[in-house]
Amino acid sequence: MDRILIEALSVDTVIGVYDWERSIQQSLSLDLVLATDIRSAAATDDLRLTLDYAAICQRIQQFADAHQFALVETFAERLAECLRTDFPITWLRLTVRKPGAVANAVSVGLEITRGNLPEATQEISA
Ligand SMILES: Nc1nc2c(c(=O)[nH]1)N=C([C@H](O)[C@@H](O)CO)CN2
Repeated sequence: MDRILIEALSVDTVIGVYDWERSIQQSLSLDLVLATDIRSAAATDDLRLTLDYAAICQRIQQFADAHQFALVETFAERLAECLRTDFPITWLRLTVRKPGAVANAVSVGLEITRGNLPEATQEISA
């Protein structure tokens, strides 16, 4: 299965468990791997037949503007649901980093995978 990549997308949002975090915007850095078959788009040179990474990035910032979660876990889970609802994504890996959140770490965060890959590609998904 082919994969569309989005690397180090910076999005601003209200996120955090502490009181001081509830009244400021902070930046999250997102990496996404989106499984799709690009062959029909490549054969026809037609954007409508693939995942439009620009539209996906725009949707992610809209999502970040519309929510104020405490945990990066909630942000990641709900964003994955949102993208899989709005775009024909059968499988995705989403990494969410919160730069500067912990002293002496460049960033902290998490990685989730959601959805199913076709059987032939499952063993190389890690
Ligand atoms: N597993 C998590 N641990 C922590 C989170 C989180 O979202 N998931 N958040 C915080 C605070 O908001 C922190 O980022 C502020 O520096 C602490 N731990």
